[in-house]
Amino acid sequence: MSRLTPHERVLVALDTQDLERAAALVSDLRGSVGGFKIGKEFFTSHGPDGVRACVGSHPLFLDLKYHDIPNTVASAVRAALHLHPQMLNVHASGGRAMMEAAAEAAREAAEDLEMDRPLVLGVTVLTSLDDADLAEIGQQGNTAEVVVRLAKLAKASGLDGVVCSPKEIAILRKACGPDFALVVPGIRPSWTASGDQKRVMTPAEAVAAGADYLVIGRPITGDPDPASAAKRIRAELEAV
Ligand SMILES: O=c1ccn([C@@H]2O[C@H](COP(=O)(O)O)[C@@H](O)[C@H]2O)c(=O)[nH]1
Repeated sequence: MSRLTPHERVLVALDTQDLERAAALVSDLRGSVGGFKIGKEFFTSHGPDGVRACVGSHPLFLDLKYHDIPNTVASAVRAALHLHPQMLNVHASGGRAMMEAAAEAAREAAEDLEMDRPLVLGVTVLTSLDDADLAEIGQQGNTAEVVVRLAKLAKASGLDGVVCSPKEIAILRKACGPDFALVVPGIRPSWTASGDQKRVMTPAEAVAAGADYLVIGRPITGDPDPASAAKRIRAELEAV
């Protein structure tokens, strides 16, 4: 990936049902972060029109984590491109045919809409899971092994990168190379609590390990002064 500036790396998760609050966060933060991530909570509440109203022309990561049969996922990806996202994602565990269909749909729709093709990412293992959780759902191998296996499959299926935890960045850089995008949630500055995230690192640790983009929600949006939290994170990244 081309070299990103500290502020371009940070994508803020707008996890809220409150449209006005999301719009206020965008207005507060737009100068100090690289873009905004819309996930299931906001999208289920406000749909595509809410996304347009709130995020406007700022870089958008549409984090809807599609996981369905190839035809359904391809159609959803085509529909998603009307929002002109910079990146979107599917679950890598949806399999090769599904990921190939998603990548092809993104290529075709971008051409039809005469826009830049978004990065299509595979979600590997959610950052809220650890080895014990994977064993419980019957996955073979520890988190690092499963993440590498899914990331290699995502790459072979034509995806541009993966969503992974910071703990797997170094191993994925070796396995998938320098140009494979690593988009990383599970980011916790030293002054914040982990909450439901189990595989975490600080922003500086994640970038030093080789992350491209950092997805950060509550450490910024839950701070009494979100703009100041974003600035503290940016300062931390400038020192890497
Ligand atoms: O493995 C994953 C995939 C996606 N997410 C999303 O990232 C943000 C993280 O928010 P925090 O408040 O910083 O924990 C959230 O929207 C998740 O849906 C993830 O955390 N882990």
